Amino acid sequence: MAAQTEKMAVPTDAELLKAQADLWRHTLCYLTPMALRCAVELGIPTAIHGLGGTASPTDLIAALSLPPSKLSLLGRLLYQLATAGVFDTPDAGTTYRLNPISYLLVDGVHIDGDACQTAIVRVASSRYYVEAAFGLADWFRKDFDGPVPSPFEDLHGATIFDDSMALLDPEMDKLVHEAKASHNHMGIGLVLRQCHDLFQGLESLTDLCGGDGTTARAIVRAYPQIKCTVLDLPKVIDKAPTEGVVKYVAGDIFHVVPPAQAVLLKVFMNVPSSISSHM
Ligand SMILES: C[S@@+](CC[C@H](N)C(=O)[O-])C[C@H]1O[C@@H](n2cnc3c(N)ncnc32)[C@H](O)[C@@H]1O
Repeated sequence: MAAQTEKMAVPTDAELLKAQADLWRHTLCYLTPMALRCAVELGIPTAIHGLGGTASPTDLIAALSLPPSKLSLLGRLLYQLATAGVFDTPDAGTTYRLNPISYLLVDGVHIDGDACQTAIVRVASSRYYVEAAFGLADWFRKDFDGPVPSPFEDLHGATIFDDSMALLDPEMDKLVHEAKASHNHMGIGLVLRQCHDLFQGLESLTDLCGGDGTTARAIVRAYPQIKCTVLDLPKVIDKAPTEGVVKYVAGDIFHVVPPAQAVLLKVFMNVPSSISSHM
């Protein structure tokens, strides 16, 4: 029997006004990541840092050698980003101050290593992702024989963290690996300090798709009693350091999972659609 559907009541005027405002907000919110990308490309966080941590739009026009005719528009960009929480503006648009988010976008910022996260912003807002998102409706309409590729793979014929990306665009592939490295540099040290109870009492751990073992080595340094195994594809394990701190196993996660008390799965995206549809 067909499910009983409840008829939707006509929205009130107040609801419609709010809905219209929300619709504008949802439609235009893509401008925030684009403004963030623009700030990274112009080097605004690094320039504010160089100016002592606080700067006015006029200071930035001079520091970045931008045309003075762009002063008010730069002010709008900064205000948009302050509204999104990327900068603080203690005086409502007169000056802009670095906060923890923009601090992570300063070139050379050091936390447990080079922790600057600009590569992540550049990758995530790159034309590869934006174009794939642009074609989402076409991708939904399209039927595929066999496994369904992601919109990214369908459009570009490549997958990030894969040799196919290096063949398609070596520069982009380099940036993707920089993004992964910068995530690792600041990621695991902070997690170990903030969540130290998480690993307490653990004797063995397998880091699935653990790459070159950066995360596993940091865990063993903090908790020497944990026997850590890293599983990754042979092409990655072949290049992993052989320092004896962690054990490396070459294999495919969908065929082998080295046994341990716990497994770690961090930043793994290549889940075949046949599996992800059951996740
Ligand atoms: C984004 S990297 C993340 C690496 C690491 N976990 C980290 O957080 O830096 C994804 C890793 O998954 C690995 N990988 C992809 N498919 C895999 C598979 N089927 N079996 C094992 N590893 C795989 C890749 O080689 C790559 O090292």
